[in-house]
Amino acid sequence: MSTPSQAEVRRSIAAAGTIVVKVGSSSLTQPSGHLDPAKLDALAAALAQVRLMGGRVVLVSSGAIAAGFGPLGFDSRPADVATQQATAAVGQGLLMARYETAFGRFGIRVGQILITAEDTIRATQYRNVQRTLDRLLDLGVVPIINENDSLASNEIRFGDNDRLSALIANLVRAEALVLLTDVDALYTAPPSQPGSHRVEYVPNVIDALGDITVSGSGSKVGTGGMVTKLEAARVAAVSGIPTVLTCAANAGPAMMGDPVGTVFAPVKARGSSRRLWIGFAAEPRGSIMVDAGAAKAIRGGRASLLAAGALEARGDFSAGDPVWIDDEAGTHLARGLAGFDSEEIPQMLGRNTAQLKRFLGPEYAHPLVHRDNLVLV
Ligand SMILES: Nc1ncnc2c1ncn2[C@@H]1O[C@H](COP(=O)(O)OP(=O)(O)O)[C@@H](O)[C@H]1O
Ligand SMILES: N[C@@H](CCC(=O)OP(=O)(O)O)C(=O)O
Repeated sequence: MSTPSQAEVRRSIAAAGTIVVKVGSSSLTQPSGHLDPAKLDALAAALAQVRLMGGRVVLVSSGAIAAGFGPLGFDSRPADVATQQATAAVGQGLLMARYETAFGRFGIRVGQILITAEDTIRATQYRNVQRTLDRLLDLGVVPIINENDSLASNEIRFGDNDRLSALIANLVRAEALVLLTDVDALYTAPPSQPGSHRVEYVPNVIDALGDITVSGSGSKVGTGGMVTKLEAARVAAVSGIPTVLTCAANAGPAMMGDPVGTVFAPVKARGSSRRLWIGFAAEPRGSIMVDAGAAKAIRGGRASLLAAGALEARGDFSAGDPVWIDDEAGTHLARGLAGFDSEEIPQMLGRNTAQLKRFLGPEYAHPLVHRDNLVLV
């Protein structure tokens, strides 16, 4: 794929029929960290313009914890997970009530979807989320998505919504991803550092990462900082989706293709959305080590991982969980969804399909990781 010019990428964003917009906590809050209704109203107005012109708009909104801690009587965002989860349970409802009113002024309905990394990596759940989002968009609704903070397990939560937004863009086959934050663009170094300057265009986010210094969140409420935003832009780019990153006040101009913020060109033509989801959705729960023959077959692409070529399963995982597939040196070859629980695998190791059927039964005569559920890394 040849690299498009900045103007071409901006034009493609302006022409996008389906657009995913992610807004961070820092863009929806006052300096104290409390939710700022005026900022939320301004964002809803900008998105409503796109929706009313026929665009399909998905909003990935953070802000549940920001919306919840004030009403619960806390002075600042809680630090421990249990209180954050309880605060999000209170704040999410308040946040949605604000959005309902804000979009309602334009006659637009909103629908809430809360997602955990855990329940979206399974094929059935993935299709379920996809079908619901497609239907909501067909109905003209603006889906508003957040991580299901109250239920997310600490080990595999997204934590920030940046990566989640890129996965959603992939899932709804969006033509543009818009990341709204509290800085107007990506800078060559954190904006507080003297001499840092705005990056207008990133033709290849994978190559560009080495030239830019990024740090975590600069605000009291944001989570991932620029690190997770670049990761989101990378996931979008390899999904064939352009990204624009800017501040919430620039949302309208950014979606119109005006020269604000930073744009990231897609680096690949669109791939299968489900495979990308497997590749990026969640941290693997364990690994399966394979012998040299299986490693070669996996590296060649299009091969399932058979028990005959597997040497060891590490970690505690269930069928359907993401796992690494490693060679004997421990190098990651691929990520995939395990076909069996980790405790079932030791008895299967090294056995061919006929042996699995004879000794363990026909339900074991299947790949440890099917090729449709496997992505090379
Ligand atoms: N190279 C960089 N360019 C721009 N911002 C950066 C950079 N490195 C770190 N940052 C910080 O990232 C912050 C945005 O991330 P974050 O606070 O997590 O926002 P959000 O709540 O929108 O997700 C900015 O306020 C800025 O301080
Ligand atoms: N899901 C959390 C988002 C956490 C968060 O702060 O994310 P972000 O502001 O996008 O870095 C919430 O709604 O409060």
